Amino acid sequence: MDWTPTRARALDRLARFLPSAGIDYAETRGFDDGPVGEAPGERGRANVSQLSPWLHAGLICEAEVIEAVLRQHSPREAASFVSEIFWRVYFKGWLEQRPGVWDSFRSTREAAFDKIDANAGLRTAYEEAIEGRTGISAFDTWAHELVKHGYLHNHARMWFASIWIFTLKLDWELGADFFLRHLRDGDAASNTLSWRWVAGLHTQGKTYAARADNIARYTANRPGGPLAAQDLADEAEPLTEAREHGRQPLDLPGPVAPEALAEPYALLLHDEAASHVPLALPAAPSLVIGAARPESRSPRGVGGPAAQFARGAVAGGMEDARRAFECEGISWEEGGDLGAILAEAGMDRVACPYLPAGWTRDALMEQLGPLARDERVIWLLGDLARATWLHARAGFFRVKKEIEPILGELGITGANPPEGLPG
Ligand SMILES: Cc1cc2nc3c(=O)[nH]c(=O)nc-3n(C[C@H](O)[C@H](O)[C@H](O)COP(=O)(O)OP(=O)(O)OC[C@H]3O[C@@H](n4cnc5c(N)ncnc54)[C@H](O)[C@@H]3O)c2cc1C
Repeated sequence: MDWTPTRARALDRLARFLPSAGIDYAETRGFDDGPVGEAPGERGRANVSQLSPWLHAGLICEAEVIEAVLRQHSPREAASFVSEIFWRVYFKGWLEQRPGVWDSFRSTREAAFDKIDANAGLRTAYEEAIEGRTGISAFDTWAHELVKHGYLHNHARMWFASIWIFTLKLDWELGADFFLRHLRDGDAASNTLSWRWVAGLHTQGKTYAARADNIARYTANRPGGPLAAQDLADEAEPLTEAREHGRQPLDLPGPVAPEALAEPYALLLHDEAASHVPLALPAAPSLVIGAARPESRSPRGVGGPAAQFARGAVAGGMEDARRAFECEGISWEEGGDLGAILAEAGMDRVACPYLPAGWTRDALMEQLGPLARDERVIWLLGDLARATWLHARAGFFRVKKEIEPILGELGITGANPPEGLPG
């Protein structure tokens, strides 16, 4: 699998996947066929898009992907794939209304690390899990696959999280952290909320139990044959937590009028919005600033594939924007002074793709916050997020029934596939 972190590669990957995005996807998406390149001449994973790293990095956006899919498939054929794309938008909107869930994950993760540092038995169990030495073949295979490839199939993520929580009885926050450190698509909302969903904390009381027969069935096409999962827990009792996470109202930026960008401004590209193209800016920036902060995902460091993807995406996105707008580009490195960069360039304002709850926001807001309070930040938020997040208050079903009206309202019909899409 070619994981080049560019918009061109995202479009190429999308074009190759498009023929499979209809009924084929609906029928086969549950199969974990193993990573591409595991054996010479092997077909590899073709039943899912593997677009998540590019979507997470904002090299391509959800609306563009849906447009392209609807050009080739009827809404009915594409329903399953489009619904999965909306899961991503739903999780983002849900976390945005309960940012305390992210803050609480960060503090309980810290406490969980303290616990393993203080307890040799726990530490051994944790190390065996992340190094793929538990003796549960399927789990160990996925642990190695994650570290090596920076990607796991959705079903594998569900089984892995379930075994971590209910069989190995490790704190879920440590597993979520392991994913964040290694997934190229590591995303505060999708990752944290999916782990909470498996644990019975998202849809309260409803857990996901991994079963050996289900794993064998859905891994049957892997080059080495089905994966075995020995001695899994019979019970998956929901976890509970003392804290209630109240919902806070959304306070989202509206669409940006061209007048708001009439004066010279700087464009900030970051880990979750590395390309200017999906932003559809109404006026050109005079400076492009790139800020890559993959190390902020975890206090325990980030894996090579994930870090390289994020850094490559921001560096490449900055170069593309610099060329497209014929302006200067500058990196805002960690510890650097954003105010000084702007002052030196004679720029008063910065346009920043919206920073949803998560580690990118945590990393950048310390310096962006004061500028925002002085009304020097113009926040950019996509229409699909703005329209969908309103409905992401409780379970996914509320969003699911709004998919058709939202696509209709935004005119996402398949008539406007992304520019530059091959084929
Ligand atoms: C425990 C756990 C942790 C996860 N962590 C992440 C994460 O950090 N980042 C992340 O992007 N996804 C995460 N997911 C969701 C999902 O597994 C991935 O988005 C998906 O596997 C990516 O592969 P794909 O691009 O081939 O997906 P496809 O099946 O091709 O789906 C297309 C797109 O829809 C979105 N999508 C699909 N399934 C889901 C889902 N269940 N939830 C949210 N969005 C979805 C993704 O953006 C994906 O790229 C997690 C799921 C679980 C169970």
